[in-house]
Amino acid sequence: MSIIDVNGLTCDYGRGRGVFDLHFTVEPGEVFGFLGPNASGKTTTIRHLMGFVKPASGTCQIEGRDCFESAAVIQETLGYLPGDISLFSDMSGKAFLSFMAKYRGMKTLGRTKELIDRFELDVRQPIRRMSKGAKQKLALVCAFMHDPSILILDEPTASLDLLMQHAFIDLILEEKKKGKTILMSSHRFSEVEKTCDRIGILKNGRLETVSSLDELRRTERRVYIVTLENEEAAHALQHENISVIEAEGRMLKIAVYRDLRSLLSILVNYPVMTLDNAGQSLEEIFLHYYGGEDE
Ligand SMILES: Nc1ncnc2c1ncn2[C@@H]1O[C@H](COP(=O)(O)OP(=O)(O)OP(=O)(O)O)[C@@H](O)[C@H]1O
Repeated sequence: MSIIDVNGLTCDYGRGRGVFDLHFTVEPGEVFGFLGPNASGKTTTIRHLMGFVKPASGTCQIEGRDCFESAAVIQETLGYLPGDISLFSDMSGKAFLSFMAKYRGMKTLGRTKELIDRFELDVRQPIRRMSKGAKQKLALVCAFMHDPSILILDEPTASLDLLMQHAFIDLILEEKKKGKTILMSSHRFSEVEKTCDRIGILKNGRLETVSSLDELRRTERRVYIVTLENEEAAHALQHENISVIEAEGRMLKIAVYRDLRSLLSILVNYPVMTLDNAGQSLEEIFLHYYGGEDE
């Protein structure tokens, strides 16, 4: 049985905003990255998984339980990091974590202390005086302190500096080794690349793709760099039926879908000096799905 099962989830806020007919699962022990540009529906999906909102249609289940109907039971054990961290501002970090430990019936605070040290968090300050980064660290400690087997993290590193982003990646890799199931939304490609087994890419409330990183890297779209003998030829080539990503002087960067033959049949008519496979970083592949470049 999948740990998280989203089946046809729809939440229509009007004017194309919301999420529409989402289908995906997260399997036991999997780290699933949920990616998408601003306003693509990541938080909306996560809020449904947390049972804060009833789906307009479709269902969300965690461990076979309906997320809305069984929200209280699910939230008891889950580790959750909200995107908008509004914590009890008059409490100190320490008082807040003690309150959460008590609420969760935790017997020991060893792991909480270890997380505080790991993220170099000063828990003596009142939350209202904490920097954005410190608040995010506090929320992270809170999400992981009870050693939950399932974690849902909404932009967990949005306010962390580089050093702490690395500390977070290390933590996720350790948790993964322990068999935890994690869904996290993120904007950071490098973080996703280092931690996630599969990713779902959202755009305008719709899932563009759900793939493993290997599948994404083997994407059917390849990028080639063509260098021509002169600028006139490069200019003329741009007007052919090809997908030009970038043009500079005698050089064109061209995206090819599936089959190179159609490009080659055009290139034979041009004074081509070199043809190189440009390779693609994961970031470029994501940007393609996000709808930039050649779309
Ligand atoms: N309660 C609401 N009422 C109306 N519209 C909403 C509501 N919540 C979210 N939206 C809209 O739905 C869309 C998706 O928002 P959501 O917060 O899920 O995106 P996101 O991918 O998490 O974005 P970001 O990366 O900016 O946090 C946005 O256009 C947002 O304005």
